[in-house]
Amino acid sequence: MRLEGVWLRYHRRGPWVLRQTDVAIGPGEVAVVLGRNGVGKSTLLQLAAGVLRPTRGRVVDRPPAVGWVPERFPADQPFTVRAYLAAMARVAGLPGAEADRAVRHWIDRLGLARFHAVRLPQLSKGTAQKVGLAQALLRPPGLLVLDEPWEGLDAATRDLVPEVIGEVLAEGGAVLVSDHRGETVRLPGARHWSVADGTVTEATPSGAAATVVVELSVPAAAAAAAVARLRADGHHVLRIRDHAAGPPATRPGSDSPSPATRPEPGSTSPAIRPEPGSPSAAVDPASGAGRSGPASEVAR
Ligand SMILES: Nc1ncnc2c1ncn2[C@@H]1O[C@H](COP(=O)(O)OP(=O)(O)OP(=O)(O)O)[C@@H](O)[C@H]1O
Repeated sequence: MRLEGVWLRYHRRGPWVLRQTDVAIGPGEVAVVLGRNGVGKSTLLQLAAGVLRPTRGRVVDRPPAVGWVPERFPADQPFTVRAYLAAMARVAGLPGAEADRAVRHWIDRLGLARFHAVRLPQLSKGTAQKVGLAQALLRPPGLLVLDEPWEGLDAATRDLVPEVIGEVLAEGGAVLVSDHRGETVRLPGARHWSVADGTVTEATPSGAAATVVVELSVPAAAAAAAVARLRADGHHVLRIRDHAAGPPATRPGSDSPSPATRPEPGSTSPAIRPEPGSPSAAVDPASGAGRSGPASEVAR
C-alpha cells in the first residue's frame, strides 16, 4: 500500500496537518509511527486505513481487508459485546458459520467471555479497547492499523498485541502502529516512520550500509511458516509476492532500486547462488540474476 503525494487538512482554510506524504508498506512489513503529540500520527494512520480521505494525492494498493483499531474505541453504541462483534463480522463479509467462529475465537482469546452479554457503554475503558482490537481481527487483515493499541489494556492483553501483530505479518499482512509508550521495542525488524512539521520521514536503521538483500523462493503453502521462522531469527522480511506476479518496480536489481537495501555496484556482498540443478532461484542481488523466480525477499 502506498500514500502518493498525500496532503491532508481537516477544514478548507485550516492548516495542513500532512504535506506531500510519500510512504509505502508491503506484505509482511511493520512500521511504527512516531512523533510528538498532535503532529499527525493518528491522521496518517486514518489515511492509511481509509477512515480519512486525502485532501490531495492518493492511497493505492490498499488491501481489501483492513483492520482498524482507533485510539479510543467508540463504546457509545447500544449493543452487547457479542452482538456488536457479530455485526462487525457480517460487515467484514464473513459468512454465517465463519463469522460465529471468528467471534467466538476473539472473545476467548481476548478474555471477553464474561462480558459477552454486557452492553458496550457499560464496559471499562480497557475492556472496550479489547473489543476494538477484536473487531479489527475478525477477518484476517491484509493491513492492520493500530493507533496506540497498548493504551488502557491490562498487562496480559498488552503482551498479546505483539503476538497478534506477528501473526498478521506471518500471514503476509502489513501492520502500521503508533506508540508513545516504547512498546514497539518488542517488534523486531519494525520500520520507523517519524512525523514532524507536516512531513513523514523514514528513519534509516543504524548499520543499514552493512545489510544485503537475499531473494529466495519457497512453496506458497510454506510461506507463512518460513516468514515466521526468518523473523524469529531476527531477519527483516521486506516483501512477499506471487511467483506469477513478476517483479515490482522497486525490487532490488530492478531499474528502481530501494536505496536503503541495494548494495552499491562493485560492493563486496557475496553472491548467493543455487546448487547446480536446484529449482530455487537464489540470486546475486547486485546483478539481479534469477529475477523470475523469487517468492519472498529477506534482508538482515
Ligand atoms: N477531526 C479533526 N478536526 C480538526 N482538527 C483535527 C481533527 N483531528 C485532528 N486534528 C488536528 O490535527 C493535528 C494532528 O492530530 P493527530 O490526532 O493526527 O495527531 P497525533 O500525532 O496522533 O496526536 P496524539 O499523539 O496526541 O494522539 C492536531 O493539530 C489536531 O488538533
